[in-house]
Amino acid sequence: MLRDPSLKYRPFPTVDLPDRQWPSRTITKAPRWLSTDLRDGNQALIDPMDAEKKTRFFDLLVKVGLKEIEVGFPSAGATEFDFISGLVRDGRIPDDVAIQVLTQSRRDLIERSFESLEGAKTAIVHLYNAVSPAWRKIVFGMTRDEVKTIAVEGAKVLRDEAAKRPNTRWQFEYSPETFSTAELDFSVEVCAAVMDVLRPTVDAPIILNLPATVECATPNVYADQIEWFGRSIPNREAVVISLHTHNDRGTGVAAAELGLMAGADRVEGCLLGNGERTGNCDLVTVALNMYTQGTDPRLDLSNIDEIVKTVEYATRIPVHPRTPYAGDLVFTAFSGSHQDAIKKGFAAQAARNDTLWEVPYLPIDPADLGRSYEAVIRVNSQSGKGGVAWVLEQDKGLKLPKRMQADFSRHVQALADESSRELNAADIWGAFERAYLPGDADRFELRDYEETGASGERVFVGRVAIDGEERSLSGRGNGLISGVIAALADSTGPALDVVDYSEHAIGHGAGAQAVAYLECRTGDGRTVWGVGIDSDIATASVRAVLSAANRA
Ligand SMILES: CC(=O)SCCNC(=O)CCNC(=O)[C@H](O)C(C)(C)COP(=O)(O)OP(=O)(O)OC[C@H]1O[C@@H](n2cnc3c(N)ncnc32)[C@H](O)[C@@H]1OP(=O)(O)O
Ligand SMILES: CC(C)C(=O)C(=O)O
Repeated sequence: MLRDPSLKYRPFPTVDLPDRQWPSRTITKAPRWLSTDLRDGNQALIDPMDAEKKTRFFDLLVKVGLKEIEVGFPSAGATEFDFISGLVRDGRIPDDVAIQVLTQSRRDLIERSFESLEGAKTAIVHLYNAVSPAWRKIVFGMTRDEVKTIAVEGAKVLRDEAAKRPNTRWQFEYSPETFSTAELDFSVEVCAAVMDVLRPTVDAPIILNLPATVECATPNVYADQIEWFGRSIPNREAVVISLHTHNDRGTGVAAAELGLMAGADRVEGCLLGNGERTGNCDLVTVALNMYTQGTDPRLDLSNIDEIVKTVEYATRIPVHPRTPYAGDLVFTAFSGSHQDAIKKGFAAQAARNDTLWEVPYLPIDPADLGRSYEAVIRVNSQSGKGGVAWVLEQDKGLKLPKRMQADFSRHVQALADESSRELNAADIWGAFERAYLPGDADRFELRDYEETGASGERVFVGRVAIDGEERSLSGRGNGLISGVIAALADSTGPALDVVDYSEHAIGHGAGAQAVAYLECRTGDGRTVWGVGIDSDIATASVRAVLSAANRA
């Protein structure tokens, strides 16, 4: 890298628009969406999609609710042409969906593009040519006027080819490619010249698509450019302003959002941001950003995993686990304080019982995207007691008392540090069993027992193996638990003071079990926890006492 990058690069010029309006606007309704997955997305792949992959992707786009779908570049070759003409011929295009095709502004390519659409009920033909200085100079070697002529001549072919096929409802789209790096007045001049040929009306508007072909500036500059263009283009009511952002600086989504605030009507992009180089604007993110502000994006993204699966299959590019809304890890917290807040958030949500979503660290309800809550909290050495307790509750239905969560968390932390890996639900349950449930190293093991007594006094009479030798014990107390504690204390067992006791059912119906949690203080002032699980709640509490005695 250069120590002085200014020798090689220049700051991007800003737009002179002191009375810009977009910063104080918000997005309050869904735009028209166009998916260019099968065109911009496809042309950027190592292995472009074959007809089977394109068909599967097309069906997904229809299912998601896209009403405008750029299906390819028909003049690129037979694969593209046959797929597009096949879609039309086989009647795969729903009546409320318009397919779109892209063509360079060259007569033979435009004619071929129209041929691919023969018989379509409705279609959008998208014409483009680059207009910015570098492309004029380097790619075309042409003046401004000559570049404008490319667009105008192409538009004439569009007009004439459409006129030959009156049974199709044609719409036209023109992209001054490289718009964001071109002089604004020149883009307006070229677009206006194209409009002079195609004569759009309010009822049959032209789509003027304004690409950030290569993203070269902060998104506010793009928004200024869009607002400037919208104010300057003649016959604005007959124009649909469309955005087509790329992500070279990592702000393709932000640019599209600010572009909408700046007055655009339509957004082009790809599901999950595939596309040339760093990708196109990610339509899923823009739509769900809208959704989380309470605006219906009019796209159905309720099965995000199906979307990911199909996109990965068709593009052969894995979706990054941190991809907004869709990545594998985006609703997962490993860290203790995040887990604690999420757990409390779910509890508060359930207690409030209204529809408003307010769960810390989760900007959207994963269930809205078809995701379960299972993966919301996962445990490793960065986790805390709340996260561990959550996993145990989700997996085994155990709701540990707060102070016991801290006790158990120490066992899990030791295991996580020792293993240096994520702990799954089975690991956590194993740690719980070792910490509190009967095991080989235990001194006291319950064989059977009876409970007798009347008028406020309970008597525990039981057979308990102590250090492997079966003994008959009995003890009295004002309840069963104190009876068991008394029985143990009389026979070499520890002296235990009960500090806290709680119990709850696990599951419902015939298979339901009960769990008892007991917090005790030992004679030497330590706190020990005991847990008992049994189909009978009284037996669970007896087991909990023995569990505490074993830990004492
Ligand atoms: C920003 C975008 O994503 S635009 C879409 C890009 N997508 C694609 O290119 C995928 C499909 N493309 C193709 O299959 C081929 O490029 C084709 C069929 C379109 C053209 O192929 P070829 O005729 O071999 O030309 P090639 O691809 O090399 O294109 C370069 C020529 O097109 C000219 N050209 C480029 N864009 C345009 C345009 N929009 N209008 C008119 N001419 C153009 C260039 O100036 C160059 O002309 P030259 O050969 O006289 O110097
Ligand atoms: C053809 C245009 C819209 C394009 O893909 C781009 O500029 O990125």
